[in-house]
Amino acid sequence: MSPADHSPPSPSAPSTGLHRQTLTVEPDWAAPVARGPLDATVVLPGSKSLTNRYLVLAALASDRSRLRAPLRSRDTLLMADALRSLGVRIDDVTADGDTADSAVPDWVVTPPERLRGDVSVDCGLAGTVMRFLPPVAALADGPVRLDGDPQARVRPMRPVIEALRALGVAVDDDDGHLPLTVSGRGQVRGGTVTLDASASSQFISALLLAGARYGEGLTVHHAGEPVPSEPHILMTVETLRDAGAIVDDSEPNTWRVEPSEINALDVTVEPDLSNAGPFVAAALVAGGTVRVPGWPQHTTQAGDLLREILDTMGADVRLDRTGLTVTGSGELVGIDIDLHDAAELTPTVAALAALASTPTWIRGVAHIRGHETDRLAALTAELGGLGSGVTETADGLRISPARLHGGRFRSYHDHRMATAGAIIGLRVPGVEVEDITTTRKTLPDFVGLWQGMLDSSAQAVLPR
Ligand SMILES: O=C(O)C1=C[C@@H](OP(=O)(O)O)[C@@H](O)[C@H](O)C1
Ligand SMILES: C=C(OP(=O)(O)O)C(=O)O
Repeated sequence: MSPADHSPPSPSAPSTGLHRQTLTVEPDWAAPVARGPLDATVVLPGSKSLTNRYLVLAALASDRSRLRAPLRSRDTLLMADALRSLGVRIDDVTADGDTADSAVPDWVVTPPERLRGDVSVDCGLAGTVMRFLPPVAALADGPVRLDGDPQARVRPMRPVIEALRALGVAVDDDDGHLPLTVSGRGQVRGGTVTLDASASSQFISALLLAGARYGEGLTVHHAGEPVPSEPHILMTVETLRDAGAIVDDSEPNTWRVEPSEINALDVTVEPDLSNAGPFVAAALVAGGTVRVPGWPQHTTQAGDLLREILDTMGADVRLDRTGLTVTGSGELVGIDIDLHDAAELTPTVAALAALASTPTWIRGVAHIRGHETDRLAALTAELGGLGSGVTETADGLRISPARLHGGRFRSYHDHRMATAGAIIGLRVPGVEVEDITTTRKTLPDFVGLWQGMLDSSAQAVLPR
């Protein structure tokens, strides 16, 4: 992997403000109904999970990195800003050969000699920012204060806080939640920690990402109910290996990262497959075809499970070198599925299930009560509010076929709730989604992409 070349920052470098939480009250968004079968190609921006891992690794690396096609959404801009306040330089650089206007700029990341302390960081509502940064902050020269949106202050943080304390890092917290202050001392000795990561895989990813830079490296043991979202831990392990770190994940529930330098990265970020979910789901709901170029043939993204889910629910799903093609007839059936490994797909699958002709049972996702909102309660309330036969269980949802009607679909500051409302609205007239701009958490322009999908399909069927 070669260090990135150093082109001058592009004029588009200043922040877009996309990541500042808006305080204005937005009118509800009238979800468009599909007027016929779809025929669309949807180009999705980069993966949130990969972009934020690469940013952290690049910040800890021994040389300058280049991230090509990174996601620029609220969660990743917050990560970039947080790392900038720690002294990392992150410049927008247009991809070779492209003009500043046409290209999504790459990020060139220049790590500082030492991470700066005595700074404050806004985590927004981003799990990856609030969990990944404390172990990095422990390496800074002074205190790092972390806070976020009001809803962020109830998301679980205790396991990562206590793991840092066990490693000798002082952390001041609010009873296991944000706001918190990590007292960085410039270095961490490392060693072995045991934690319960049943509430989020992100606790383990967080410790591993910084662990290679701890004096003795880090061994992380999980003890408790099974860890959710395991593909995300594999993603962490693979990105660390891409950066030259030595990681042993051969034992269940134990991960060991050896102390080492982190090499500079030169990587192209894959499209975000979980964000692709509502778009490929649309082919099943409206009928017709949706194509997602660049869908990887091999990936650690949990969203790849969508291929199996959509196939089971009635779509024809084809993956080839150009990407993914999903074709539906407009008829869809329910599914019995344990989503423990791909929990972030729950809102999309639940929305599909509400439109299916046979029952669905989603299991294994109790921990999503600690996501952006309590997603099981929110989905029960909002799908139920549109007439769906939905019941909340201890660890999931049961959804029976029912005739849905229009109404308000609240989003709870949760991007995936908002997109679930959009999916239902494709078929059910009169669905009004509250706060559609909350989708900016992981997609800078959901409405534009969604409308573009419908408009290009309409053009495809209209006579010219
Ligand atoms: O590490 C990551 O990038 C993520 C891990 C998962 O979190 P949980 O383990 O809390 O489900 C996932 O749901 C989230 O969207 C992103
Ligand atoms: C759970 C999610 O996000 P976060 O990274 O904030 O945990 C999600 O995007 O579905």
